[in-house]
Amino acid sequence: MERPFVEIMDVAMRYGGVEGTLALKDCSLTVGKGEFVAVVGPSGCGKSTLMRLVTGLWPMTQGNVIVAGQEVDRPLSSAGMAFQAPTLLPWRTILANVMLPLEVVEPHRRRLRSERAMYDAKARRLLAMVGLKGFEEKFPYQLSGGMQQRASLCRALIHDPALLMLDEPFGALDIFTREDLWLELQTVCQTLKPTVILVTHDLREAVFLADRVLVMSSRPGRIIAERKVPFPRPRTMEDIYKPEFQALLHDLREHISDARRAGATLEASHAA
Ligand SMILES: Nc1ncnc2c1ncn2[C@@H]1O[C@H](COP(=O)(O)OP(=O)(O)OP(=O)(O)O)[C@@H](O)[C@H]1O
Repeated sequence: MERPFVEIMDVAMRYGGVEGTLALKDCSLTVGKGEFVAVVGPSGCGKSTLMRLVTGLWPMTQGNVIVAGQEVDRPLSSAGMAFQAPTLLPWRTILANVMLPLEVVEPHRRRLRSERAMYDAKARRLLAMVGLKGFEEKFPYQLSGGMQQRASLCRALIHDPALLMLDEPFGALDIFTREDLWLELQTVCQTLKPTVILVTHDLREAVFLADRVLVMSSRPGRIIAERKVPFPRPRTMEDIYKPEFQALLHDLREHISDARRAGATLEASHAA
């Protein structure tokens, strides 16, 4: 059997020393190569913390994270990342923002000068794929929030990352823009086939996009349930209204409600 692309083994994470906040405990999961996994759970359960550990942005307190067979012990610049805020650099054009990872991540960094035209064409192709053709030379302030989020998705993908980490990437957007971007992300993933971990509060988003949905417990977070999403691709917005889709949403919602209740009971017993 092929080794998973991401292996998270018995990870614990405590912020602020021994008396600090225990965000994750006994957290284990694996993600196969090319698989799209969504992580959902109660607010504050440690989802973003998990993303920081997988990308090496924060050292863990205990456990191991292995990506592509390598232990993660420093920031993983090869991963593509997109967060809730698009974080585009205001002084760079959209095209220059999208090309930013190429200036950092090898082997692109070395090749960028001699193969600029090829990379430039690739950035333009990605921008066209998400409906931003014609906006390449604009600056971020000239684009709407949804357009900036599309650009930040292109920036996450420009260096062909084998791993794409998405932390609430569409959280700040209105529902129509969000749904448009689900379709675009689905197309991009079917074309480029990266391994994806998506953190989201939106269960519809999780089920629409993922091959598998993982549910986290209340803090300290660990994986308490997982559901495979059996619906064929490409998925359409109509699929969301089908009974099987709704049943899966309902099932996940129950798990999260249980986790929230268990978390509240635990907090009450600590307070007593
Ligand atoms: N830098 C930090 N220093 C101290 N505590 C932190 C830090 N970052 C997060 N925490 C705490 O760790 C816990 C988990 O936070 P995290 O942001 O990972 O949760 P989350 O599931 O992503 O939350 P949400 O669903 O609200 O976005 C929370 O109690 C939070 O207050």
